[in-house]
Amino acid sequence: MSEAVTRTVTAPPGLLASLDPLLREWLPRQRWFAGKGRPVTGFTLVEATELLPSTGKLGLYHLLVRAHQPSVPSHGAPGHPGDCYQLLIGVREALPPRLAPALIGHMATGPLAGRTAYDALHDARPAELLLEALRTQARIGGLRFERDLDQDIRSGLVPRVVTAEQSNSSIVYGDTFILKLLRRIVPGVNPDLELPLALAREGCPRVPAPTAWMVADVDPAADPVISAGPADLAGQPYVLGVLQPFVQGASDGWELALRELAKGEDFGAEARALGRATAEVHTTLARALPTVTLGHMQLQLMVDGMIERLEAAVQAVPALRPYAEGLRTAFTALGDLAAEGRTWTAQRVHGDLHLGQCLRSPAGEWWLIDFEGEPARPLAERRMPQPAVRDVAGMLRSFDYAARSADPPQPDWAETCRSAYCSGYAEAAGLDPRTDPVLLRAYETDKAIYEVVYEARHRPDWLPVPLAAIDRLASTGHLT
Ligand SMILES: Nc1ncnc2c1ncn2[C@@H]1O[C@H](COP(=O)(O)OP(=O)(O)O)[C@@H](O)[C@H]1O
Ligand SMILES: O=P(O)(O)O[C@H]1O[C@H](CO)[C@@H](O[C@H]2O[C@H](CO)[C@@H](O)[C@H](O)[C@H]2O)[C@H](O)[C@H]1O
Repeated sequence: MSEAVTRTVTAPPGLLASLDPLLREWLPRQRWFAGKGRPVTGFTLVEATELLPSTGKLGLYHLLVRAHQPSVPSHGAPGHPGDCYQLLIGVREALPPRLAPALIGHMATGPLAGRTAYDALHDARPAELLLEALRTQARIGGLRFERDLDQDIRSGLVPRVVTAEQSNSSIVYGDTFILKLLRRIVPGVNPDLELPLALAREGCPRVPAPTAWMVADVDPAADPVISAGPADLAGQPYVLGVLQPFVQGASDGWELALRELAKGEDFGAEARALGRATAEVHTTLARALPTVTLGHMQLQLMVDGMIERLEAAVQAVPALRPYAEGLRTAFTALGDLAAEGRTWTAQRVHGDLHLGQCLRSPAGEWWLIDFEGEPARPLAERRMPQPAVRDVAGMLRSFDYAARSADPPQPDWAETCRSAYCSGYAEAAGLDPRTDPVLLRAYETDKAIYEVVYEARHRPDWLPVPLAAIDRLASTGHLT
C-alpha cells in the first residue's frame, strides 16, 4: 500500500445540471443502457469525482448517476430511484475529429458552459490514467483502485477501446490487459469479480485471474437505493471495473462457430473441449464456494420464478402468447419432480454462459469470461447457488443460435455440437447433463424466453432466432 496515491476531490457543483439535458438524449442511445425504449426524465448524482481538473485542456469526471424513468414499471414504484450508471465524462474546448463518435454534447449552462462533454473511455489519456491508478493502488475521492500484487502491471501500455457490442465497456492495454468497466452499477458483491477471484485462488486455468479492480465507496445518504433499502447494503462498495490478462490472439466461440458453419465444417471437437472447460469451472466453483441441496420448497420457488418470468415475457413480447401454455409445462414438470421428493445440488454458476463468453487461444485452450450473470436480474438472485445444468442449458441454446444464424439453418450441426458438448462435460464432471432431461428442458426454456425478451429489447432483427426455439420447445419439449 506504500505506493497508494490518495486525493480527495469532488466534481464541481452544478456539473450534473449542465450535463442533464445532454445525458437524457445520449444515455438511451448507448448499447449498454438497460432501460431501452423509455425516456429518461432526470438524474440523481450518487458519486462524482474529479480525475482531472477542468482548468486544463482536458477535464475528467467520474460519475455514478441514477437515471429516472418513471415509465419503467419498477421505476414507477413510489420512491424507486432508477438504475445507476457509471460514466467517465471528458470535457474539452472542442473535440478532435478522432473523438467525434464519443460526443455527448455541448454544455450550454453551469460551471463548464461552452465546453464539450464526451465519453472519455474513447480517449487515450483518461484510459491511461485508469491503468496508472490501478497500478499504483490510488484512492481518488470515493474511488478505490486495488490490485493483486503477485501480478505485474507494466506502466505505459497503449490503450484502445473495444468497439464490439457489449453490455459494458472495455479497454485493451497493449494486448496485455483488458479493463472491463461495468456500466450499470449495483451495490454489493459483484460476481464478475467474486467468481474469477475464487477460481484464481483455486488455480483454475480456464478463467483469466483478476489483476486489479476498481470500486467506489459511496456515502449511503447519497444513494436513495441504500438510504431506503436493506441495511446490509450500506457500506458495501460498488464494483466498477475489473482488469484481467488479455488472452492474445483469441477468437470467441461465437465467431469460431459461425466460421466453421460457413465452411460447412464440424465443430464437434471444439464443443467437446468446451464441455470439458465448463465442467472444470463448475467443479472448481463447487470446491471454492458453498453448495446447497435444493429440496421441494426451494425448487418450487425456482419454478415459480420461471413461471413469473414467462408471464412477464408474454406481456413484454406478445409474439410469445401462443406458446405460453406449452412453455409452462416445462416448468410444471420440474415442480412435479420436486413434489415427488427429488432433490438437486446447487452451486455458484456462470449464469449467462454462451459461445460469446468463451475464448479460444491460438494454442487451442478455452477460457470462460464474463461471470456477471444475466445483467437484468437482481444481484442477490445472480449470486444464489443454482444447479450447474443452468450453464449447460445456456451453451446448448448457443449452439442452436449459431446454427439458426446460418443460411440455410443447420439443425444437424447444432445437434452434433450439443451432444459433443454434453459428452465433454460428462468426461470432466463425471455426470452427463442429459441424465436430467426435465431440469435441462426447464432451463433451456427459461433461457429461450430470456433471449426473446433480450432480442426484442436490444436486437429486434434477431427475434426469429429464439422464437424458432420457443416454437419447438413449446410443442415438443425438445429443442431439435
Ligand atoms: N481476458 C480477455 N482476453 C481477450 N479478450 C477478452 C477478454 N475478456 C473479454 N474479452 C473480449 O471482450 C468482449 C467483452 O467482454 P465481456 O466480459 O463479455 O463484456 P460484457 O459484459 O460487456 O459483454 C468479449 O466478447 C471478448 O471478445
Ligand atoms: O454477452 P452479454 O453478457 O452481453 O450477454 C447478452 O448478450 C448476448 C448477445 O450479445 C446474448 O446472447 C444471445 O446471443 C448470442 C449470439 O450473439 C448467442 O450465442 C447466445 O446463445 C444468446 O443467448 C445474451 O443472452 C445476453 O445476456
